[in-house]
Amino acid sequence: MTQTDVTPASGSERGTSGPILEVSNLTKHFPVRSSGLIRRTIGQVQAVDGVSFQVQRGQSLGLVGESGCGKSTTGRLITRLYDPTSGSMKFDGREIATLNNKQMLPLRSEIQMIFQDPYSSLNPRHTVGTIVGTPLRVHKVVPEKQVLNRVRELLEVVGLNPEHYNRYPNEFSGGQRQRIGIARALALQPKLLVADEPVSALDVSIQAQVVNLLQDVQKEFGIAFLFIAHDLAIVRHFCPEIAVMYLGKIVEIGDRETLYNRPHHPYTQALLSAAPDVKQAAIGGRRDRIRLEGDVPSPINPPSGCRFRTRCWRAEDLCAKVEPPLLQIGKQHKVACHFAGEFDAVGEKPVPSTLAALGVNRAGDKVADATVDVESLDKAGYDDTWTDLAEHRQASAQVAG
Ligand SMILES: Nc1ncnc2c1ncn2[C@@H]1O[C@H](COP(=O)(O)OP(=O)(O)OP(=O)(O)O)[C@@H](O)[C@H]1O
Repeated sequence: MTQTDVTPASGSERGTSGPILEVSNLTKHFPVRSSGLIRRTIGQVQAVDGVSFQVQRGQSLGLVGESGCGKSTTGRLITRLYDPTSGSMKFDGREIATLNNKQMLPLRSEIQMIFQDPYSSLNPRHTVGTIVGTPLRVHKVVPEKQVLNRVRELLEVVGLNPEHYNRYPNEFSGGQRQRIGIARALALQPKLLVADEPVSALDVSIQAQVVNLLQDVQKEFGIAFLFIAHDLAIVRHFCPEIAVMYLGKIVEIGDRETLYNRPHHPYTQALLSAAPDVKQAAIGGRRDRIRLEGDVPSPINPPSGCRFRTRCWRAEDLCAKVEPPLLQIGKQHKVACHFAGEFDAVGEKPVPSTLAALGVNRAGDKVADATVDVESLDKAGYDDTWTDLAEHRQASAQVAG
């Protein structure tokens, strides 16, 4: 575990400035054990393997990717339902990666989670009043006499009849149950909400209503969101910034406009080509569909170098040998691909754009006396200066050999 600081940050960092959440090099490996009497550890599921990102106050970051890429594990690490294997998570300027349960307790009210399945996440034996009122009681937010009133208010905020507090979850539809989950999450007035596929289990006709509710809630209470989804279309409406995950890593992160209009990573391009595009449909066309070959490799034994290379049409030897860094290539845009920026160089032999930054040649071998600032390549957030791809390609061309 990295060295961490459990004392509250200084006033300038806490409260009003800086990101509400800063995640750096976060890793979660689950042990794989042998069967039999003596259950030895025989491998590790590399569910999350060194992700870095920031969530700004009152803003939302979308986290997308196929099933199994580590989105939920990331959400559960941030809410500390899981302990990280390594890495740092700063919430409101304070390191939370190493806090124990007792130290985490006061912060639990500030980071809440909305779960995917509104059927299994609500206790069927408890009334709505108990479900929404319990966090108020546990954290002693209001005196006992006022709990019921507060529950009624919260039900009203999420568009439910406040008089239904004594009903049970099975008396509600899926969309209504998710509203109960949202009311419960709002009870403690969190600063950050981790919404793990909050509408995936709902009918398409209901999804938009719940997303609209979340949007209203965000505006009204200024809550920051980490919005986890496999559906790029939903994230597009909710999040001004989006991170794309593949096999435990972030492969591209950036502002919505750049990511949707000029995605650089082949995986983002493939995901987008599979998503319905209303604008494109309106002008009578659609994006060319990119069909990815093969299955997602096992996170127990991921491919060397770039994890996407086994399914990538652009991959060459370099990709197997050297992992591409998450390189900042625009004001608010980072991408982890040796061939970033080459998507429109049709017919030309592409030159990798990362060689100069990594100090390697095209065969992936270290170049003598190259200076590489590896730490800056793993940083959360964006720098004021970034890699100009055209310039870098020229520099890379010189080391490409
Ligand atoms: N408790 C656990 N023990 C062992 N492996 C786990 C555990 N939780 C998740 N994994 C594995 O970690 C990887 C990432 O899982 P995760 O649920 O985070 O992915 P996801 O992108 O959220 O997928 P989904 O959308 O299906 O939930 C998967 O290979 C999964 O099997």
